[in-house]
Amino acid sequence: MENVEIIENASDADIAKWLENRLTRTLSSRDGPVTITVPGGSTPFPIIARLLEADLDWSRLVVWPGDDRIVPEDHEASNTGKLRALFEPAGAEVVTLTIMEQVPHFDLAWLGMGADGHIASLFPNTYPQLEEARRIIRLTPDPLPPEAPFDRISLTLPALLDSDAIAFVIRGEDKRAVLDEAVGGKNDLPVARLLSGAKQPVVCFT
Ligand SMILES: O=C(O)[C@H](O)[C@@H](O)[C@H](O)[C@H](O)COP(=O)(O)O
Repeated sequence: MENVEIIENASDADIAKWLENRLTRTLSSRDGPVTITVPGGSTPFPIIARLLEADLDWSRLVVWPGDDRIVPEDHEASNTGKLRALFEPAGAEVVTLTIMEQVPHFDLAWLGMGADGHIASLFPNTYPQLEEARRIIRLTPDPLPPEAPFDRISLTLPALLDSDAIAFVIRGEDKRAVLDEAVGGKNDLPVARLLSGAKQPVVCFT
């Protein structure tokens, strides 16, 4: 896949600088809001904390969680709660995912990946489709991930693909092997399905 670039051994600071540069370019290219979707889990939050040290017009940033666990925002498992605590003090808007939301085009779709090849909350047993008509879905992972055993709400493949660029942060040898298989078309996991539909640049920080 010639549109996929892998950047190895990227530190949180390297990734935050890449994000800062990309947001700076987008903010200076036009007026109005800049809209991105960001992952949950654990990896992104230290990166976001570094990113927020940058001197950007955060009031123009609209942040969509790529997915969340169906828990109150003050629950330790809430992605949205963590994103709100980080971005809102800087002046950015954090959207609450509901199936009623009109999902916009994203200037950047930033994703993580599980060792099972899931992205957002699109787990392998959900068989996510590129032709999915819905942009946001609620689902019950099966099996429930032990680290976050909750029902989910998630953007779908078409929603994530409606973006100018895709960025992954995928760390660990086991996950790298899954990514390499997906890039090589050797598995049909959710990450592979997303990559198969991506025409935009995809950067994978490992
Ligand atoms: O709600 C979630 O858990 C995430 O959105 C999920 O898709 C995450 O990105 C991966 O599980 C990787 O998580 P880590 O990068 O923290 O391992």
